[in-house]
Formats: sequence, C-alpha cells, structure tokens
Amino acid sequence: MPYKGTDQFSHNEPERLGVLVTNLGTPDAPTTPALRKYLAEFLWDPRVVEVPRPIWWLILHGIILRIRPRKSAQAYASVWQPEGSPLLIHTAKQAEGIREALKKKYGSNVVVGFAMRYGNPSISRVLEDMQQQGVRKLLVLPLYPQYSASTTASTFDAIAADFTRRRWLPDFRFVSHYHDYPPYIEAMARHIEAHWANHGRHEKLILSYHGVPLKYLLKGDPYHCECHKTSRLLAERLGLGQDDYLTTFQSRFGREEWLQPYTDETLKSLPEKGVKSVDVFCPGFSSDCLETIEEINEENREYFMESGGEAFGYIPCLNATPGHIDALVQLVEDNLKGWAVPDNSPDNLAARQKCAEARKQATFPGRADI
Ligand SMILES: C=CC1=C(C)c2cc3[nH]c(cc4nc(cc5[nH]c(cc1n2)c(C)c5CCC(=O)O)C(CCC(=O)O)=C4C)c(C)c3C=C
Ligand SMILES: [Fe+2]
Ligand SMILES: [Fe+2]
Repeated sequence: MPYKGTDQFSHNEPERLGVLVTNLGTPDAPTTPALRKYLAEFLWDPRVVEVPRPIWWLILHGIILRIRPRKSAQAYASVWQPEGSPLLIHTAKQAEGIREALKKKYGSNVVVGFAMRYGNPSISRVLEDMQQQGVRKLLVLPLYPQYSASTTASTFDAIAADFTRRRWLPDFRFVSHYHDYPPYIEAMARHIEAHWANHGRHEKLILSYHGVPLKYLLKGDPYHCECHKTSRLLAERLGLGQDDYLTTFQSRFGREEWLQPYTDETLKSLPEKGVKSVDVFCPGFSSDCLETIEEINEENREYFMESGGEAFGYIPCLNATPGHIDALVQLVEDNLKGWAVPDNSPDNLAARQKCAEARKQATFPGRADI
C-alpha cells in the first residue's frame, strides 16, 4: 500500500510545531441531504453507537436515516447563521484566538489548525495541510473538557487512522481531557459571574451536560464522573451550596437508558417542587451549537415555563470569549512543555541547505550530518 508523503521533500524547508484543535462536526448545510450525509458518518462510528454492525446497519439505514435527517434539518435551520453552523463558526474563532496568542509569542513557527471529527474541515485534510506546512511536532486538543470514548477516543481513532496511512509521523501529543483544569474552571466561573452581574441571578443553577448511554458508564467510561467533578469544582469556586445547583444530562438519543437525571425531565419537575427560576449553563460544550441553542434555550426553556416556571436564564457557552481563549492557550502551553519551538533561523536553514544540496548530488549524508 502506498503511504502518504511527498517525493518532492527537501530538507531545508522550515519545520513547525502544530496545534490541531478539533470538535465534533456539523452538517455542511441545514438541509435533509446534508443531514443524511453527516448523520450517516457520525452514527456509523462504533465509538458512538456500540451495537453489532449488521444489526446497526439495518436500523441506521432502514429507519433512522430515513426519518431523522428531515427533522434534524429543520432544527439546524432554526440556528443556522449567515456564515454557517454556530459550532463551526465558534470553533474557527477559537482556533483563530489561540493562533493569534501563540503567534505573538512564538512567531510563524507554530501553526494552529482546526478540524471536525465528522464532516468538514476533515481531520485528514487538515493533517495533510499541516504536514505540508512542515509540522513535525503535533499537539491535538479535542474541545471536549470531559473524556468520553464516544467523543475523545473517537477523535483519537480518526487521527490514528490517518497516521496508519502516513509515511512520516510527527511527534505527537493528545489532550484527553481538561475537566478539572483550574484555568477552565476559573474561565467558566468568571463567565457565569459576569452573566449574573448583567442579567440577574435565579434560584438554581442547572449544569447540563450532553448525555451518553448508561451502559457506557457501567462499562467504565469516566465521562459521568468527570462531569460531576467539573460541576463540584465550579460550584465550589462560585461559592454554591448543595441546593444551589444540579448536574443534569441532555440530548438523549434512542430508547435505552442514558445518564440521569435528564435535563428535560428535571426542568419539567422543578416548578412543582417550588423552584420557579433557573439559570442553565452547559460546561461540557465549548461552543454553542444545536444542542444548546435549540435544545436548551428553546425547547427546554419552553418545558420549564409551561410547567409553571417563571424565569429561565440561559448562560451561553464560553465560545471564543477572551477568558476561554486565555484558558485554552494556557492548556496548550502546558501540554507543549519540553517541546522546543523549531529553529528556522537563517543559520539553521542554511545548515539544512547543505543536506538538500547533498541530496541533489545523491551523496545522501543523512540528517545526522546537517
Ligand atoms: C459534548 C459532548 C458530546 C457527547 C458526549 C456526545 C455524545 C453523543 N451524541 C450522540 C448523538 C448526537 N449528537 C448530536 C449533536 C451534537 N453532539 C455534541 C456533543 C456530544 N455528543 C454536539 C456538540 C452536537 C451538536 C453539533 C452541531 O452541529 O451543532 C446529534 C446531531 C443532531 C441531531 O440530529 O439531533 C446526534 C444524533 C450520541 C448517540 C452520543 C453518545 C453515544
Ligand atoms: Fe451528541
Ligand atoms: Fe460517575
């Protein structure tokens, strides 16, 4: 099998350190065909749906992909922006923020890219682009604060699958979680405090995370525990007591049991327990997306208000706010420790030029000689 590489390679090209920021991905357009394509890729991932392949193929292609794309396209249409999907817009801005901060410090020897696990820009296309830019040391940061096999490990799978087809692998580091990273907790706390200062504060803070099937927890996925730890640290930092906040799980998919308590059922039941006003924040989503804008701020707001709630405050995700960018830059820098930024000074490039010339003369001194 031919491996991906280039026979045009020359030794005297600059080498760079690369940071690849990833997120889940989103359809290319809020249309039924685009949703069918996106969901077919996403829901076929065995990290996401752990059902034996032949059975799942029949269910996915025979039922789900015939029904869900149209319904989901309508939901996406309601959140779509002129520049595209909110998730894509925010992720691009986050990468831009990290790029600017790192460029100020390290110049053009650090490259920052972003890619999506499903859809575009694809991980393999962006990795190819980074390789072409001379990235020989690569840090991958999936924007999932809490580790889950369905998200984090799936991203690792996509990187690894690309590497198996590549001739020259970079040095490689992977951030598998940052659910308790103090700058991330601090960024959320300040963001929530600023929201309360501007919009007022309600009786209870609901911390809603994307759910996963309960069986994943029972099989050893640490996601549930990491969500609870994030909530505890955030609550401690905000000075909240046990009764002031709740951790809930949203976005259930399919019929089996998922992590509980469910966000929608919780919000429907709170008014009759005397809780008439809430603020909702989603610590596990680094960007606002369909699941927060439409599901939380529209659908769940309606559930709460129709059940007797009097005030529902939605606190947006951290998105590309300066506090989030600062926290992510610190996270990146902590994970780059010990990796020298490549030296592309004229002297060093000139030294490498010798190797390039030797190569042309077919004397091949080898990299040790440069
Ligand atoms: C933040 C972490 C996420 C986990 C964990 C997660 C698990 C998970 N998701 C599905 C099924 C769907 N998720 C969908 C959208 C979606 N999911 C996340 C994040 C996590 N998912 C995000 C950020 C988004 C929004 C993407 C966007 O474009 O805005 C969807 C698609 C929407 C729809 O049709 O409802 C599905 C389907 C499963 C099955 C799962 C765990 C096993
Ligand atoms: Fe999801
Ligand atoms: Fe747990």
